[in-house]
Amino acid sequence: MSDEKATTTEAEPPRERNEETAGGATLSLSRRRLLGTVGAAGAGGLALGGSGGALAHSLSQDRTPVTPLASVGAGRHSFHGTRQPGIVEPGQAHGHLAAFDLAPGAGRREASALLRRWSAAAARLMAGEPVEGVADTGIADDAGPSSLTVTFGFGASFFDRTGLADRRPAALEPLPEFSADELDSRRSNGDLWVQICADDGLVAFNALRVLQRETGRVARPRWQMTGFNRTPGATDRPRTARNLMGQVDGTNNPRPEDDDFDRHVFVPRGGDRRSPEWMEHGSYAVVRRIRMLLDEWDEQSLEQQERVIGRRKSDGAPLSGGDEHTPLDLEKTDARGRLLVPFNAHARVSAPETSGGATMLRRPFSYHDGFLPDGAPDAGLLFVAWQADPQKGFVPVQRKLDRGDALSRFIRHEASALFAVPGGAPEGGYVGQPLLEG
Ligand SMILES: C=CC1=C(C)c2cc3[nH]c(cc4nc(cc5[nH]c(cc1n2)c(C)c5CCC(=O)O)C(CCC(=O)O)=C4C)c(C)c3C=C
Ligand SMILES: [Fe+2]
Repeated sequence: MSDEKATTTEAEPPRERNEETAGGATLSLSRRRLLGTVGAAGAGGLALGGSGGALAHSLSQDRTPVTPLASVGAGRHSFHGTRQPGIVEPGQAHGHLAAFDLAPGAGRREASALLRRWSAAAARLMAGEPVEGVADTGIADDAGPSSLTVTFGFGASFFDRTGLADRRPAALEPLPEFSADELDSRRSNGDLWVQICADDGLVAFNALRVLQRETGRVARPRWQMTGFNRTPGATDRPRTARNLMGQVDGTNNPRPEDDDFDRHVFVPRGGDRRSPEWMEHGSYAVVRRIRMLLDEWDEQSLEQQERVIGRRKSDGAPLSGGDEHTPLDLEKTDARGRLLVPFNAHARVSAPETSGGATMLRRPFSYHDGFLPDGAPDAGLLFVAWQADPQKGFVPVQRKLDRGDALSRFIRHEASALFAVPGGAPEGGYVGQPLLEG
């Protein structure tokens, strides 16, 4: 297992348990437990008579962590560890990405205190425990941890604001401009970044709200984006997610069990040429808000859509044949000599084989923020890509896509950010401590 941090999930991994739920076994167990609980409450209510209201009141006051009925609520990851959570775990159903800027007058000392408060709050939230003090308003009180992960990162501007410019990693150099960029600066970049992911929408929102309240006067929200994915257990078996264009998206992601996964995704122990030691076991997150022109996309025939990606829409199999996980055959032609995976197909242009081995771990969310004035959905992909160095992951691939990707006609890059995500915090420590106190 490449993830060195302790990741605890009760009894069985949530997806396995959800799979069972769809098959019936766990469902009937859950129903029995549910009925049992309702029955007990009902009996208790009868016996308690008029005191039922008082009991409910005292329960809501003592904030005892709940034992969730279902596997979705029970999924739990650990905040503390060598690496931060939210990178290698299976993608959750709900996500919030938020950037904050330090307030005028706030510097290294205030940032350090904020990261300490944030880390302490994140550890409790991820354990399914309420956060002490005024920050936690109880939005998630009835739910378990629901596989919550909270991840913190630093933007390039953070280092200037805190007098730490000489400790900024070379790998955090600004992303180059791409010809297709239509970036909104107000929704790009930021001093601090928080990624919140959970399988329950209230748990995810509660974490966002707590962390926002914990900023006090030290930092202000810069931008925030909300995304979603398929809910675990919604499918007959664990399946790769689909995006809002209907494509199976994530098939050729590197896997934690691959020999070179750590090298591609995480900064090695001690750092490297472009990442200082305080970044060891950390990673770099490229965040892009990419709107999909869904009305134009939906007008394309199935064959046209499949040729844009180079894979079948139904199951994600390459157009060169096989099933979803068959490697693309980039040379294979049809009887007329036409490449089966077209020369500008997204899967061909983004493949490591055609980009000098450039590799990243994609962990995106879909988003839908209502409709634009012309009636088109304001929807697309909150693209989050993880790598040990953006110059060996996102940048070379996006340079190629920018020049010749058939998908470009149907998408717009609207916002962009790059964050240095340090290694995880040990018990009693906080994320970024080696930078801020080193
Ligand atoms: C610069 C990096 C990438 C951007 C930006 C990007 C946007 C984007 N991608 C899809 C849909 C699919 N992408 C797929 C594969 C794929 N995409 C990238 C990189 C970027 N995509 C890579 C590195 C890969 C893997 C290539 C490989 O190794 O074969 C696929 C195919 C299935 C899969 O492997 O995941 C789809 C589908 C959209 C819709 C999008 C912007 C909105
Ligand atoms: Fe892609």
